[in-house]
Amino acid sequence: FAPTAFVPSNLRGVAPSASSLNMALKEGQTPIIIGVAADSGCGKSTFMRRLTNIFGGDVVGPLGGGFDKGSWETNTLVSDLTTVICLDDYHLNDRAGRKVTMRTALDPEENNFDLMYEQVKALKDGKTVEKPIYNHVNGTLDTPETIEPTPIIIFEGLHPMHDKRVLDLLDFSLYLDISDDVKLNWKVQRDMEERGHSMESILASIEARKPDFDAYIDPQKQLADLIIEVLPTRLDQDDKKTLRVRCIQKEGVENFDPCFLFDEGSSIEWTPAPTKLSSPAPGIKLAYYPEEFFGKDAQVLEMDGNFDNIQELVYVESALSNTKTKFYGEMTQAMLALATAPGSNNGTGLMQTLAAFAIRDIYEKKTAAAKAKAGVSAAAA
Ligand SMILES: Nc1ncnc2c1ncn2[C@@H]1O[C@H](COP(=O)(O)OP(=O)(O)OP(=O)(O)O)[C@@H](O)[C@H]1O
Ligand SMILES: O=C(CO)[C@H](O)[C@H](O)COP(=O)(O)O
Repeated sequence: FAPTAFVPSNLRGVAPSASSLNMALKEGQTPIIIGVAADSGCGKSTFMRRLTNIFGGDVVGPLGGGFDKGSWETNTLVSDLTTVICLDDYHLNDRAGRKVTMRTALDPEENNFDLMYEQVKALKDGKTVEKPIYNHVNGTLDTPETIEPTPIIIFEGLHPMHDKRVLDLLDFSLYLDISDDVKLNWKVQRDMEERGHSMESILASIEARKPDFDAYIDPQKQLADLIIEVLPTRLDQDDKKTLRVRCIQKEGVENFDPCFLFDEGSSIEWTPAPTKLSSPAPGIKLAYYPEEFFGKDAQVLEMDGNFDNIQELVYVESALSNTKTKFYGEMTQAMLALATAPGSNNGTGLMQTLAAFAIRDIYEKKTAAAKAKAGVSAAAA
């Protein structure tokens, strides 16, 4: 092993072109369905940007800036290959209705799981659906929009794994597990600094949601195939900003081989050479180890700390295996492509990028298997 800190020339390329990825849904092709669960403000939209960036293709929508749900037209993002559907669209009542029921949107009673199941199933069967829209600007349920299936459909939101019928339709599931302290920091940054909310109102909103979050959202992490856990650093206990990020990868998941550092099955702690991966105080450390996660075997890849220069990540990339990249440097290139997105200098961006490559790999494996099956049937006919 001889890690290098140079940036290969192929790093200056762009994300795979649409045509290299087998674009539109072909006759008889089954879309793959991905579930991404997390509380509000936990980085789902940022993750979706990393994911759609890796899949490439032309983004057809959001039909009005739906990434941060600041749009009243749609919460749905569409590219040639992917559709990202926000599960808030399946809220049963509008905001005024929830004032009457006195339930939060996190309560399953406030979500229409029958319709969610029906529509996930229809899309998986290659059918078009008329999906409701929850308008976050006005708090109303707006006129439904037509969603046509694309090869990859991502359901992101509060409850993609809550209903067993929906869970069973997912080809892969992820949970973004943001610890309370970090969640508060992110909320303050967005809602106080960017949206002008007061600290009191942010704390009150977190407190009000907490019982339902604990009861209905958090338990989904036990079911997820991949969990990205974001915690405060362990490198300096007084540092409240630096993050430790653990990517918990379940074993035995169909079409998914966990990414590992240096040597599969080992337990490793690695402090990269500062000359090859420079970092601000309190430094940077990686780790890889097995873990039992809610009774299931998992492999954990961890990064604690920030790095100064995304290009130097190629040094880390050379130490990783099973990244599902197509060429050396592709992971670093994907990070560079979204250099200004939150988490681009730490493990949140890195683990989200690795998760996106894993999803691309699952999609390609499923597509290849379906093609092979169709070929066999055609030959037998
Ligand atoms: N990796 C990160 N590092 C630092 N801050 C982050 C990170 N990811 C997200 N944030 C912060 O959290 C805020 C919410 O992120 P994002 O909009 O991606 O979350 P979300 O889950 O889609 O939220 P919502 O469901 O409320 O729309 C961002 O504005 C940003 O300030
Ligand atoms: O947890 C949430 C998911 O994003 C929102 O709070 C929920 O969708 C209700 O939205 P709003 O507060 O805009 O009425």
